[in-house]
Amino acid sequence: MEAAADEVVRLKSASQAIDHSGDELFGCPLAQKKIVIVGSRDDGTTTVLLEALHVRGREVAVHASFEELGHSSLQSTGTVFVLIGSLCQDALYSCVAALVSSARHINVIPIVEYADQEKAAALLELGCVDYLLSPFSETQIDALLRRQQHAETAEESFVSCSQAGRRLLSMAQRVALTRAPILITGETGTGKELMARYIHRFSAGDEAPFVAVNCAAIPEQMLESILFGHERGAFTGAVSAQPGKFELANGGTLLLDEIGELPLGLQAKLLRVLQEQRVERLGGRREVALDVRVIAATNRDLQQEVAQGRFRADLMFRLDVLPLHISPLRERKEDVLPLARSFIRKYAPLDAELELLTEDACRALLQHDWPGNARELENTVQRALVLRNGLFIQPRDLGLQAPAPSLSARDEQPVAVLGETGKAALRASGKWAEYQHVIDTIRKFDGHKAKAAQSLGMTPRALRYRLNAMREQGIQVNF
Ligand SMILES: Nc1ncnc2c1ncn2[C@@H]1O[C@H](COP(=O)(O)OP(=O)(O)OP(=O)(O)O)[C@@H](O)[C@H]1O
Repeated sequence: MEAAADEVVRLKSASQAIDHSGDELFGCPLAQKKIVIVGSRDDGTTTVLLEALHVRGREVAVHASFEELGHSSLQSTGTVFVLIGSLCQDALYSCVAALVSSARHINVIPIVEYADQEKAAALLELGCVDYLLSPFSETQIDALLRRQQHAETAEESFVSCSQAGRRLLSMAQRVALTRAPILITGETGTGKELMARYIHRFSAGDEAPFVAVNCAAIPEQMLESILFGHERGAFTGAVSAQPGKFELANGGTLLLDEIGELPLGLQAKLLRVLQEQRVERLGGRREVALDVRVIAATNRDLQQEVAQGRFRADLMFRLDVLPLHISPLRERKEDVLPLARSFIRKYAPLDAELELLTEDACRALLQHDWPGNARELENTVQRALVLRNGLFIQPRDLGLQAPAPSLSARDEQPVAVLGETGKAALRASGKWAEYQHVIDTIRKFDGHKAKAAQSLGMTPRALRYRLNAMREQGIQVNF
């Protein structure tokens, strides 16, 4: 106890020392920040962690105690893994609290004994950005590093864990490298605008302008001047000259959302601007040269619109050079839980690293068809965070039906061989419901894996890999 109290005092002095330098690292991407491991344990945890971080190319320093963690090393540090096994609980809280509150730029990640995982919640409340349960595997370290990176870019990151989603992202990264127009199609709420922002950031970076126009939301008579700009006196009420959205997006990206709603008359003008890469304001005589990446988005079938005479074929061909289709959420169920968790991180950042979704909630989310796609899921999660009774989210908080009895209740449990600790670990990692869903789906199709894979939004090969991974984790899968 005395040693622990001593540790607190030493930590306090170390953290006071860095107090005034705390903000220097604000804004430095976490992925590039150095990692410091403080303390050590003789159960091999330190070595495993150190090796895993080295293998992942992270710069790591190890300090035996908080005392060593002085001013200079903290200045160049972004993440501190604290190995806290040697401290008693009270001392642990004091240490972490002092470190968190005095060095805001540091991401403190305590390593908590598996048996102590309830305490992890309290540590998060103190301001730790994450925690690692010991013993841990390399997969958990990967997940943790990913979570950190994700948290940083959460605002505009495009969550995609399903095969369809990953394919889409890699396509998007490739098309982002060109300057040709991109047409993003997909049902409402699938993330078309988010994808456009992703492509913009990927190709032009944060500095260049990103301008979005919703062609359906602007009255037809105003749309022309909003898109192309006007000179003073160009029409009644044009009291001053205004640049259009094309000019405002020069050097960056212009998103023409709901392009299917663009009136036919303006379609001809848009085609001309795209072909010539120049724009002339209404009432103007001077043309402005453009360097704008145009992304059009629609939830309509443009070919059908062309067939019905509502959309110009030549404009469609011009826009459709690089098509990207975002499939509806019901066809990429693997994205549902990662998306739900990303929305929890967005709306309840303080609780975010806990698995707030109960197993029933996960299964209810997976069983729902999400006609409103990611937007409906986002609204549902946001509402559930407000309505929940207590910390965890239940199906009723989501406004969803409690799921049908799980396979485990109907049949012999596929995870029976795991034992209680293994099951708890699976639950904690949030994988339990996903695995259950895979098994339920295969059962639903009477063991027909190709059909199950299609329903799960993955290829039969990916399903085979998934089942192998489940077997490796000790789950009895007899398909
Ligand atoms: N893959 C994703 N990852 C994270 N958030 C997403 C994802 N897809 C959609 N969202 C979120 O869902 C909401 C709706 O997305 P967005 O507005 O981009 O959809 P949209 O397809 O453009 O919709 P609409 O057709 O109605 O204009 C946004 O808040 C967006 O951030």
